[in-house]
Amino acid sequence: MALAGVRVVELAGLAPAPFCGMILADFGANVVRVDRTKAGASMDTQARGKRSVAINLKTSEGVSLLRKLCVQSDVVLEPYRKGVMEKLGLGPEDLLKENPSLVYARLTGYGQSGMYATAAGHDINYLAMSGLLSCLGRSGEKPYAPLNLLADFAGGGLTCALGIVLALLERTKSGKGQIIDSSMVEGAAYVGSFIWKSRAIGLWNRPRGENMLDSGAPFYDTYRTADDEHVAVGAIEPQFYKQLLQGLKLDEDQLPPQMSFSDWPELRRIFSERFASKTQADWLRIFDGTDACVTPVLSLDQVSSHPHNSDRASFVKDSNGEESPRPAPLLSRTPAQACVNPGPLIGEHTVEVLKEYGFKSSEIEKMLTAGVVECSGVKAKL
Ligand SMILES: CCCCCCCCCCCC[C@H](C)C(=O)SCCNC(=O)CCNC(=O)[C@H](O)C(C)(C)COP(=O)(O)OP(=O)(O)OC[C@H]1O[C@@H](n2cnc3c(N)ncnc32)[C@H](O)[C@@H]1OP(=O)(O)O
Repeated sequence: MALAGVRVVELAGLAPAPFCGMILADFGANVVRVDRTKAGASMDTQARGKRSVAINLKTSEGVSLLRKLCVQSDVVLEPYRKGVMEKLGLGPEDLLKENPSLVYARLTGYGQSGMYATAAGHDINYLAMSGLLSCLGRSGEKPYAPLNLLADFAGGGLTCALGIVLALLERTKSGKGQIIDSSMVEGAAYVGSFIWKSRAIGLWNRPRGENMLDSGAPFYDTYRTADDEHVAVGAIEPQFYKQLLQGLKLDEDQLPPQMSFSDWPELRRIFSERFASKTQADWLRIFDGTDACVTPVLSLDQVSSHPHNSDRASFVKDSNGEESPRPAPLLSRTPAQACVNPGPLIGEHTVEVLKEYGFKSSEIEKMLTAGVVECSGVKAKL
């Protein structure tokens, strides 16, 4: 796999950093998640392919242990509030001094500087600060956050993974590591570059929810069908719009022009009435095989069995039978391989990993006894 041989230390966090670590693990990196001791069950739902070491970082021995792990690693990924790692003596200056080729990734909401740098926050706050949240929502309604996808995952975990891979690539030339300041506000804004850069062509001149791609246009929206399912319609270009009207059995000459903004509410009413007259399956029989850009709105339970997705095996099952998306994109020679085992228990691999990093059984025993580290689940032999 593409990242085989890359050693990553991921400090346990909420959603974005775990996703970043999972991407690296899916593509072959050896990812060790550092959990707290006495933590109970892990909340990490993105733990596929990782191992867990439980270390008490509130002890000096725990801090020096983590430092030793980082010195022998390629990447450290930390998800804490600005200043937390420095307070522990594990800031980038300290670690890069000992391991100049270390890639030190810091994934936060607001980045390492600025007036909000030390403030708590979550996806919705970061999205709001990126400017994008102001664009999301139906006409006349307040802004609406689309799950926690944009800041936590697209602008956060995924963008940070890109930064790590770029830094690793650059390191092959310079031999040097570097610090990655990954701010979810900036990552989300960057993902939204199209919005900024297409303002000049008038795509976003109208109020929220009244533009072409923000649910304003009737040819770019979802519609309820007779069986209470939905279809998604994305018939933007005139040649595709024509096919939409043909499928709906509407006569273009009897309708207002496609791009007449003031007629969009009336067009939407007509489309809604038509779509409500047949079931989703009826509409798919009509539109599948055309370029009308009409697709079913599939639930999470339906996606893997849709013939298109099942043909490509786009979803995978783990050993518990739980389904999730196969890692994307597909690399032809060195594709990712999602691990089928469920995520690790907290501290499940403490002994195994510490041995791998060169610690002697007696040293590990001492740390276990002192509560510096914990080992749970399957007891490894010392
Ligand atoms: C009713 C509740 C149910 C909860 C169910 C939860 C279900 C999951 C839901 C996921 C929701 C996802 C949401 C929508 C998100 O947006 S997640 C994104 C959150 N934001 C970020 O990640 C940005 C960067 N991080 C942060 O800003 C902050 O970490 C935070 C998220 C605001 C949390 O702040 P806070 O809890 O005060 O932690 P921090 O200031 O980071 O300090 C961490 C402290 O923990 C310590 N620590 C760390 N590892 C260890 C260890 N192994 N052993 C011992 N201690 C450890 C650190 O030393 C630090 O301690 P201290 O400096 O505070 O003394």
